[in-house]
Amino acid sequence: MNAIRVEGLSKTFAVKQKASGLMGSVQSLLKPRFSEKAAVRRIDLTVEQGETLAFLGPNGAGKSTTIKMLTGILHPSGGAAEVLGLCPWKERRRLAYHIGSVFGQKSQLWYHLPPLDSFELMSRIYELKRADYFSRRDDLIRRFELEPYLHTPVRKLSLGERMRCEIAAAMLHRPKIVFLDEPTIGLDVIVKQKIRELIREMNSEEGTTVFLTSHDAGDIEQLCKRAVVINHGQVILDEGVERMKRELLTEKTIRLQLQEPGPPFRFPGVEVLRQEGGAMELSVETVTAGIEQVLAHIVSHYRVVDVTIEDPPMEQIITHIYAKDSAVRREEARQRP
Ligand SMILES: Nc1ncnc2c1ncn2[C@@H]1O[C@H](COP(=O)(O)OP(=O)(O)OP(=O)(O)O)[C@@H](O)[C@H]1O
Repeated sequence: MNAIRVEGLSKTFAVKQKASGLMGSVQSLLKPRFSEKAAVRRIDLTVEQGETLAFLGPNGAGKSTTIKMLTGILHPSGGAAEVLGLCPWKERRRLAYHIGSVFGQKSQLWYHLPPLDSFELMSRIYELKRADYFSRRDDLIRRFELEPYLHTPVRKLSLGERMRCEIAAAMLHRPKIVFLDEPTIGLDVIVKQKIRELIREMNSEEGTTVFLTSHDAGDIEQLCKRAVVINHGQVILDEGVERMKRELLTEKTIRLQLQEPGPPFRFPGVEVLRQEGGAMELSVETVTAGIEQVLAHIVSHYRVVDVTIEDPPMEQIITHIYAKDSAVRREEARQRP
């Protein structure tokens, strides 16, 4: 059985138009005018049980709207979807027992309660058997290293501590699918890494299907096997992450702060964008120069105080996809008799 099956899924919002000023407010109150916003346009998608899918796109592409329809929060304007054999917006309550969701920008935990109390409440909502709940809870506390935060109100936790609690809470009822909307947003490198490891573990040990949106290419590379890219509500690419990495994620930027200025940087496949005093910015063509080799070269030649590695922005990846797509279409047209 497919974990998720989507056919022609669409969502159009009616957006109220309002002219500026007091007259505009009065007019929109008495005679409201609406315009249509097509957020998702006829998406087709199939996800197998146990798959790890990255659902990508720039801001406003329609990712959250799609997740909201797949979790039953929103009714679509058209099309059909089945999640674990259920229609999400018609059988939302039944589906809730089998899926988990984490929205990086919005907490699912009770803000004024400590995580332990949220876990307890959730165990009641999901009607978990007491013995199952205790063993699952304790296992998650151990894996996610939550012991020090269990009794602190969620509002007093750091973002990284809270996110670990959020993901643990979403996994409490052993969901078959987790929807993760920007689970690592705003986190530092170490916490991001920990969260990725935990999600990977859940996928490999429990076969949990992962449906992930992220602007962080690191999440995609390290967590997902397949990537679906949407833009303006339409799927523009559906392929393996390995291939995507080879063809689209071929450039990384390394920013360095050195203890003291060093010799001019030279390495095949690396372009020096800036080298001024102790600051250095490098663009790495990863097909030619492996990032590990470049870092090893840096560490052996310079005294590094701070280092960050950035992936190309999503907008740049989308531009590449369109460029590639139109090149393929031109080639097809050229070969047509
Ligand atoms: N409730 C709503 N009413 C009107 N328009 C909406 C509503 N929700 C979303 N939209 C619009 O639909 C489009 C898609 O929004 P959505 O939140 O799904 O994008 P997204 O890909 O998740 O973006 P981001 O990466 O910024 O979170 C946007 O243009 C947005 O303004």
